[in-house]
Amino acid sequence: METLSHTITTSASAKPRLPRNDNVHRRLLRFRHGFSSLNLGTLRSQRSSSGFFKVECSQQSSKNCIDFTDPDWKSKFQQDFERRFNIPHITDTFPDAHSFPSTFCLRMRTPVTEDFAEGYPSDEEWHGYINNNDRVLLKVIHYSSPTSAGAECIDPNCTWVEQWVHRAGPREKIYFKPEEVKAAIVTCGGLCPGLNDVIRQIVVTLEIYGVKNIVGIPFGYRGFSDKGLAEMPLSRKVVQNIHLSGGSLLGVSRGGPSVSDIVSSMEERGINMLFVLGGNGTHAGANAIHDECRKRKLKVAVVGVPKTIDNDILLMDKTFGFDTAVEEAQRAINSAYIEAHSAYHGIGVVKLMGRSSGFIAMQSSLASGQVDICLIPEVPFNLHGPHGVLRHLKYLIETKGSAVVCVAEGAGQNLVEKTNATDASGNIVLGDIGVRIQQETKKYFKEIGIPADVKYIDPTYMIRACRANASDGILCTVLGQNAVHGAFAGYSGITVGICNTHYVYFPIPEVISHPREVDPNSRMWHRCLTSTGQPDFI
Ligand SMILES: Nc1ncnc2c1ncn2[C@@H]1O[C@H](COP(=O)(O)OP(=O)(O)OP(=O)(O)O)[C@@H](O)[C@H]1O
Ligand SMILES: O=P(O)(O)OC[C@H]1O[C@](O)(CO)[C@@H](O)[C@@H]1O
Ligand SMILES: [Mg+2]
Repeated sequence: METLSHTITTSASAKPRLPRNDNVHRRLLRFRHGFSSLNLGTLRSQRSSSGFFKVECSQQSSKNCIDFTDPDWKSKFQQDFERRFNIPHITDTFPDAHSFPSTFCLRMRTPVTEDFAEGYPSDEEWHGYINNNDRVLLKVIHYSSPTSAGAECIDPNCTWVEQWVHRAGPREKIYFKPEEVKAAIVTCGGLCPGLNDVIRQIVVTLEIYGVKNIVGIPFGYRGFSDKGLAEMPLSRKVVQNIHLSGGSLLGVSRGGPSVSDIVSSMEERGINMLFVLGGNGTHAGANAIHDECRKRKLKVAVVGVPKTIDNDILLMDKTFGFDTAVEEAQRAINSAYIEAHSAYHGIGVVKLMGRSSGFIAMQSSLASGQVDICLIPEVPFNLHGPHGVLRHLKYLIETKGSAVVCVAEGAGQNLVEKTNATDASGNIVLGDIGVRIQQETKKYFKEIGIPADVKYIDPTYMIRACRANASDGILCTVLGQNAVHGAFAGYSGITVGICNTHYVYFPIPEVISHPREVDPNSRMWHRCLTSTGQPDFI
């Protein structure tokens, strides 16, 4: 298994640019068939008009389509899965790369009388290493039928297929000598609670391995090219208390230099370990940097740590910062509730982040228990008409006197004017659905002659500029440590994640093939609907 995992490479490679907000087709399919997509980004089963199942393959795996009439489809699927989820290793490019016994040891001897200037001696008899062949089960539910709520099936019968991914953690053998490492950390995209916690933990863990040369790249990928931006030397002393505040010690940015320029800059600076904290875009960049390093035959480890309050990275339980953002959003929702509840015919509208995924809006609505209508990008809705949101608001005002709407920023983009603008990274600048709902609600109630007091709250940046809560703090700590373990173990082009409460390494392309979305057929969305009591708005 070990040899296999080091010699086979993933076929999926980062595309020059990821399609932005282009999930409409997938959403429509999901709606029409009431059948959850595989979440694997490769195969999709659908019932054709003749009633038989056919197989559709995405571009990524078109060479590896699986025919479910083939009696061996399951083993073929598993082989394909193992190949895709293999994590790239330094030895793929440098078959003769030497490994060394790990310098990471947990059981240090406390100095009593001696002066241990070179660090504490360790107990060499004891170690807490992960075996390279350890695996974590990606999916843990056996759905007995494709009609089961939230079912994620591979074939029409929803056959149980084990899907294993690589377990994260320190390895016994390492592929970098700590004294030869120059490690760099970069934070890109928007802010996210916990960035400082991850930076801190990466630095602390690198030092435990014995790395002395650690730097921060200022203001995202831009820091690789802007001459005025100097590297920031990092040490345990520098990062000791940074997790006590939100933001990023290093600063963030969107846009920036080309991948080729980034790698040239890394070569000039002698960086051979790069830790990249960011979302989909940042990871596409990280994977392209990894590919470019391989092309140039550079012995470099590039490891990502997924950062997004939107929680839109595939396959993992959640991304760091999401929990904190949901917690912070409670304050806005509660204010909207108090305002609405205290006013005569009060309606509170809260807009939360979530460019293409409604996780923050859904979880915040669930957590608060104060939301009557939750609107997310994955579920189309009408504002007007007999089944529209406004008609339901009228019903709520008549029956309970007040109402709270929680809307994700990417929801109902068909109802707002297109901005035709993109940000520095190429992300579409969305129209303001919150303002639209506020305006249309005021207009509607005026037209029907019912007084309504509409209050709009947009806590957008407040929910991501805060420091991480305790649960995110722990997640950040573990992810940061595992990022360093992965790099020292010789892996590159990987990212770290939590999967069914266990920590794993994924090959980057598998987690960013498209943004993760709320499945309207999932139990969680059903629970949200149960909690709000909202009808369909179509
Ligand atoms: N396909 C790509 N290839 C290479 N680099 C990319 C790609 N997409 C984005 N980037 C770079 O990654 C960085 C961050 O991208 P982006 O602004 O989209 O944020 P993100 O990582 O998706 O995080 P967020 O969740 O905050 O949007 C930018 O510097 C951008 O230039
Ligand atoms: O205004 P900025 O910094 O570009 O960030 C806004 C975006 O960041 C995100 O939170 C992703 O990090 C999106 O939900 C949002 O659209
Ligand atoms: Mg993004």
